[in-house]
Amino acid sequence: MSTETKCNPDLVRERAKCTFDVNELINLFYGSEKATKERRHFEDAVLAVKELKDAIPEEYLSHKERYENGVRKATILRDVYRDYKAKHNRDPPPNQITKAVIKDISPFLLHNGMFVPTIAGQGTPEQQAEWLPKAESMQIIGTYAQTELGHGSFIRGLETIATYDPKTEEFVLNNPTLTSFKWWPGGLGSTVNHCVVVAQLYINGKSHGIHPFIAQIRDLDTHKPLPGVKVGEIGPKMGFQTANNGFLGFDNFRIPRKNMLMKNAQVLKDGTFVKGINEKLTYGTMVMVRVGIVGDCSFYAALAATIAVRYSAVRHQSHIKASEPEAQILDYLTQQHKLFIAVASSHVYRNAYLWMEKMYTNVMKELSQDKQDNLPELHATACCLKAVCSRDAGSLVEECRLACGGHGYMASSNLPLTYGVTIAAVTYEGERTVLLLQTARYLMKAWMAALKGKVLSPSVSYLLNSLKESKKPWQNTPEGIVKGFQHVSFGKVKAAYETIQKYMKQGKDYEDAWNLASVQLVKASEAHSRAILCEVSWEAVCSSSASPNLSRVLQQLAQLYLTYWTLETSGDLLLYSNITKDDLIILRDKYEELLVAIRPNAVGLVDGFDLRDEILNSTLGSYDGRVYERLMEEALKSPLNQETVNSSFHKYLKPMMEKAKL
Ligand SMILES: CCCCC/C=C\C/C=C\C/C=C\C/C=C\C/C=C\CC/C=C/C(=O)SCCNC(=O)CCNC(=O)[C@H](O)C(C)(C)COP(=O)(O)OP(=O)(O)OC[C@H]1O[C@@H](n2cnc3c(N)ncnc32)[C@H](O)[C@@H]1OP(=O)(O)O
Ligand SMILES: Cc1cc2nc3c(=O)[nH]c(=O)nc-3n(C[C@H](O)[C@H](O)[C@H](O)COP(=O)(O)OP(=O)(O)OC[C@H]3O[C@@H](n4cnc5c(N)ncnc54)[C@H](O)[C@@H]3O)c2cc1C
Repeated sequence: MSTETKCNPDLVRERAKCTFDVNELINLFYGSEKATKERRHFEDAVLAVKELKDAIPEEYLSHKERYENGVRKATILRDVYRDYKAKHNRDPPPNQITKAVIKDISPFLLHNGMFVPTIAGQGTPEQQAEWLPKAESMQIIGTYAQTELGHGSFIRGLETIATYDPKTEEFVLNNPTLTSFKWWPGGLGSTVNHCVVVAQLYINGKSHGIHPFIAQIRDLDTHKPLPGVKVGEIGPKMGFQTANNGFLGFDNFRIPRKNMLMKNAQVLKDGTFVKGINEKLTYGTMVMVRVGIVGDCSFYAALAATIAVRYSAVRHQSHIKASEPEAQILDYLTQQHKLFIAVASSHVYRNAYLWMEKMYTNVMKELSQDKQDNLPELHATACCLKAVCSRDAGSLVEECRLACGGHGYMASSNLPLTYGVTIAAVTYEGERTVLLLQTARYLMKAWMAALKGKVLSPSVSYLLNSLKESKKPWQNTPEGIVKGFQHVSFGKVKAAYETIQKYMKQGKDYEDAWNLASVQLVKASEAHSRAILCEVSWEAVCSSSASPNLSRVLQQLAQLYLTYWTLETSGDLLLYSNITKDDLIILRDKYEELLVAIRPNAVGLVDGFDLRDEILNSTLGSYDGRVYERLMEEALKSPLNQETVNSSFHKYLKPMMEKAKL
């Protein structure tokens, strides 16, 4: 980090006001002092590589140049990772330095994030031995090709076909229609030579559902598409410009039998199909990534909050009191209302991610012992938390951008690009509504079990308690608010269930009744997610090992999250819990007190995310707060400022002006 000496004086004053040890917060957020040290050390190593620095901002490059620059930097970054591993005999620590290097999304994201994990999770030991060393060492580069032009959400409807030919012991891949073309996979456009293709398996004319296959699609030397492969890039998008998303179609393309990933289901040489213990295990990589996305949401909220809070400490505009100098915009309570929820939410998502990671690891261990009982709970929880955190994080990033006024609209603030990347997660890895409806299926089953007095899984056991406790008075404490959100979820689950029953009594079948109740079902899932987020985050701060000074501030942040959402969803609470109008007025006052209490620590709190300037990549958010100098420095990099008079003057403007004289 930069030294305090060159800092904007407002930021120096803000840091002097902080009531806790920022380094303690950093170490707590990232796990330990050792983890912080190792992460920073790795970030230093990456940033020391001169070739990774961009000569001009990415925004001035063409689509093609941006991609090529992305690949160039991704390969250098890959070398740094390899060298680190060779030197330390372990992978680099979790870090976000790719953001400082690629700025947007790495063309290798899908290789590391889904291709390698799918081989590891869906391959037999022999298949892992064949492909993992090559993939991990980047001798082959892959992606995860599932979504098609016609189907993304409903994967049982995928149209890519893999027909087994027992004579040659091969699968024949075909994309018989335009809608069957793979569409979206990252890296597919021009980067990868392999992919996991998810396709419908046919043996002797019989369908056996969707399965993952490994296909080499480009020649390893020439990189030309192999015969029978049609592949290309899908073009510019709202974000993800360097992710290199692509399309792919096969025409009688043959792959050997061993290329079907067969950890779960198998096809024997003679074409016998051996079913796996649970066909949903084929969806395993998606579950893992959904968990990871909750962690990503914490990062994006932290990034946007750091930029907007630092900027708001430096920016002065108007007066709170006419007799005083222009105020720091951070002193306006409305600004605090916009920003502190982003700081608080980043902590909430982080705690939710750590909680989900534990659940994921436990279920994976159980699955390795053929125990599947907790898989439905993992799937349902990963679905709703991914859906709610990604949408909330997108809204928070946008609110931070708006909170920076006109300068937030500048690409150099890095807030527009961050919004584009964050909001994509609402759609990818399972569209929000579709995932919330998956959780709703689970909630309906849990509700039916609750009605029968059965024991419920831990994440939904509050439904049983709420059933018993519905008469208890509201308590205006964090624990009381957590219970309140559980009551809301309980009420919405019950209402959705009863709505389904009502339609069925009217003669509708279950599917139609489900569709008619689905707005309520989605809302029940959202309420369930909110109850989990509130409970998990409050428990995390209460059990944290932080010093009293830090603990006080973390509790304020967690209470801010609880109170913010109480006020945002007060209608639901009035409907489904025993909260009163008076309680809401007390909580409104409490919320304002929390904003005021957090205010002196605002800059310390975002410093506590420890996101260095290169990762923030923002004129507005740097540690030293030299906002105006950086805005001007960046503007001067515009190619239009590299010449005093642009040729368009002579070509168009001057002739127009002269014509106007005639
Ligand atoms: C050591 C711990 C590590 C933890 C992880 C930590 C870190 C992770 C590391 C990295 C990740 C981090 C960041 C991300 C990195 C990279 C990725 C970044 C960008 C990715 C770019 C985007 C990629 C993609 O988008 S890939 C394509 C994704 N596509 C989808 O998500 C499609 C969504 N659709 C579906 O999943 C399914 O179609 C459906 C909606 C679930 C429906 O399926 P269907 O078969 O029709 O089922 P149903 O009939 O509805 O239900 C039947 C039954 O099955 C249950 N079910 C469904 N899915 C699952 C599942 N996955 N697991 C278990 N059970 C499942 C369902 O509930 C139902 O049950 P029921 O009958 O009892 O009710
Ligand atoms: C940036 C980005 C990167 C991606 N990367 C990859 C990748 O690497 N590999 C890959 O395979 N895919 C990738 N995808 C594709 C992504 O997984 C799909 O776009 C996503 O799963 C949503 O599917 P869809 O596009 O078919 O949406 P649709 O399902 O067509 O959704 C459109 C609308 O229909 C609604 N809808 C659909 N079904 C239902 C239902 N059953 N009930 C109620 N409403 C419904 C949705 O809620 C939504 O409002 C990527 C997508 C993006 C945006």
